[in-house]
Amino acid sequence: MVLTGRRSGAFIGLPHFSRPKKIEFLRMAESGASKIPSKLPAPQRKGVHGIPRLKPQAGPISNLQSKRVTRQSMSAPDLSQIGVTPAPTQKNATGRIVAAAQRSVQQSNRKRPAAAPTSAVPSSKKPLLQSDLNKVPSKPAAASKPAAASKPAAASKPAAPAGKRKVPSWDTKGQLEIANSKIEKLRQEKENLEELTLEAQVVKDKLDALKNEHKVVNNQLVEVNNKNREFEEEIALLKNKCINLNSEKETVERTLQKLEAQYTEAKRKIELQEKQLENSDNEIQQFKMKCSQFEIDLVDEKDKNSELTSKLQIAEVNIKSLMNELLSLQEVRRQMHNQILDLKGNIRVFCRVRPSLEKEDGKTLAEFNFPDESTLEIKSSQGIKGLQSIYDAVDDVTLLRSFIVSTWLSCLFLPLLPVSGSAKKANEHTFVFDKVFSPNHHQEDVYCELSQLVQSALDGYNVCVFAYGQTGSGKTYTMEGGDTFESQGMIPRAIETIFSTIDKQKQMGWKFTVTCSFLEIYNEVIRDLLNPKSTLSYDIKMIGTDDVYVTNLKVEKVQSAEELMKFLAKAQKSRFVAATVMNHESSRSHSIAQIRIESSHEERRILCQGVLNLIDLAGSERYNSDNITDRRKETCNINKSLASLTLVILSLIEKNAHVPFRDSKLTHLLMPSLKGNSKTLMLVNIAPLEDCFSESISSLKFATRVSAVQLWAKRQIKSKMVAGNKK
Ligand SMILES: Nc1ncnc2c1ncn2[C@@H]1O[C@H](COP(=O)(O)OP(=O)(O)OP(=O)(O)O)[C@@H](O)[C@H]1O
Repeated sequence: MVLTGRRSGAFIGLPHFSRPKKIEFLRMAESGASKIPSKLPAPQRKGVHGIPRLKPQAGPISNLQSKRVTRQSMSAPDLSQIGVTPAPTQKNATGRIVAAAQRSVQQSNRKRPAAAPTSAVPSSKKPLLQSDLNKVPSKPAAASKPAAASKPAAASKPAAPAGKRKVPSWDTKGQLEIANSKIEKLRQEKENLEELTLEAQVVKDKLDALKNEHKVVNNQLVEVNNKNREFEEEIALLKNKCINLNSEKETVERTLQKLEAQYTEAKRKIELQEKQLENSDNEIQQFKMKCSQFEIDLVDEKDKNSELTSKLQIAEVNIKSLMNELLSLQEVRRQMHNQILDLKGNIRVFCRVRPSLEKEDGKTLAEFNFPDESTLEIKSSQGIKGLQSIYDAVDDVTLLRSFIVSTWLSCLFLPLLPVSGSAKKANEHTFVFDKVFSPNHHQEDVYCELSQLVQSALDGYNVCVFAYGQTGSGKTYTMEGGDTFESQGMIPRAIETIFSTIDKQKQMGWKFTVTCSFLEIYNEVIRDLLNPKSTLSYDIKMIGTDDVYVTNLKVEKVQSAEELMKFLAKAQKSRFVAATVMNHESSRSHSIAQIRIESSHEERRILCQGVLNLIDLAGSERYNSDNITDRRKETCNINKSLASLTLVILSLIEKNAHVPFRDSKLTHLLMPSLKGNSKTLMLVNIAPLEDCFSESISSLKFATRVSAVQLWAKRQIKSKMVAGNKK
């Protein structure tokens, strides 16, 4: 086969043949690659915009110069005529020719795979590289070789290169042929040049297009790079987010676990509460049933209530009238109580024999008998010694008493003065009093009798309770008592009675004001026991003709028993004590606790004022020349004031015109409580010792004298009443 086509298909890889040659060429291509000239162009791949992409490797397709095939030289109808179907994407003739050529080459390659190994990759899917563009040669040197190679095939024809054959000058025909062939050659070269120019133009255009495309692609690449960077940043962000989300996820999972635990716990609680609710529901049901029952009952109760209200109103009216009646009755009771006390006597005498003490174990005791609650029998085995025996020997005691009282001897001997008595023998005596308490009697027993006088004080009377007796006979114990409830004395018990009675009477409209003061008279000097360190002077002053007060004395207003007890405790601590033969803690003064009670009833227009004097007298002590000077003076003063008290009482009993109240501080201070409608209780205390026998007899005889007169008066009234009743 001789390729003599005028134009080479360097660009598309097909030589420019005449029609029969083309057909022949294609048949050859179909029949086998071996028959195709080795410099045939490899199938072209399509590039951007239908521009065939040049393969990077050198091959026939890149040999533009050597191929004489142009795009215009082989049209689509030509290809169809030779059985080549143009590629559907080829829009112009060149494209179609290229596609046909590609297909034919591909077919041949399939038969010879080694011939074009790169053609298997579809050109359209391969990216266009800059290197491809660079490798587009305008006229590669290798491309000229196939053209040269085709020449030998043509050399078999007579048109061999003229330069190599020498034509004689005479051979005009030969020279003409040479000239013609040269002309032909020149013409062909000219054509080739023109074609190459055109192709160069086309290539240039395409290069421009490719450059543009390259720019676009570059831009796209930049964009892609930018996007890539963005994507990378985004990926980094997303990775961070992912890490955060993971930690969040872990946190959420932990929270979830906690919540699940809480949920389980809550569920358990809910179940429990549901059970409780169920129980509550049952209870509510029961409660509702009860409520409905209650409602029914309530209606009944309302009816009853209205009935009761009307009854209550009637009762209130009745209570009011009863209250008035009660108050009237109280008034009657008050009068009757005091009448009874009057009948018993305004001056009453109690006698109390104390028990022997542990410290007195082994000492001889006098003999005591208590035939009834008013009688005391006392007997001494040794008899009475000294003065007492003289008194007992003298029949006219009154004469002796008058003599002693009128002289200074009274301060020494008056307490020992016998006034009366039923002395059978010198060592055996019987005494009768309002009440006699044996050593077996308790504080409560004594107070039971005394409490009537406390009631009198609350009713508005002046009351005096004296504890009288020899030192160590039990006066302070009787009045103040011990620390236990059972051993509480008359003063604390009286305080309790006063305030409990006040509380009851307040409910009936009574109002009370209670004040207290505590003082002692020592050696005829007054001391304020609520202000013991005071250096103020305390004098007794008269209020009108009946009442007295002590200057500078502290008078405390009290609201309760507790408050008053505190003042009492303070006063007890402040008392002057000293050791005596009989009592190592002997009270050497007269102590007076004064409680004033003011009561008023507005409705009934009543105002009362009562005074309760609770007096613990200093112990009488026999004058003894062995006494030291201070104690001698003390004893003398005690005995003198006791003698004054005796005289006052005797004067009151005998209703003398003059009562010597002012002879001592004690009688002066007690004046309002000793005269008038006042009530006095003398509590004579006796020590049980044989050694005290003489002192005991002396105290008992004094008390008997007071009691005897009063008893007589009481009897008189009693008998009058009986006589009146008989009438
Ligand atoms: N009834 C009694 N029961 C038990 N002990 C008593 C009783 N009476 C008195 N005592 C005790 O006897 C002792 C002397 O009593 P207390 O101090 O009361 O005598 P007093 O008469 O007040 O003496 P003074 O006049 O010297 O002060 C005290 O230890 C007291 O506790």
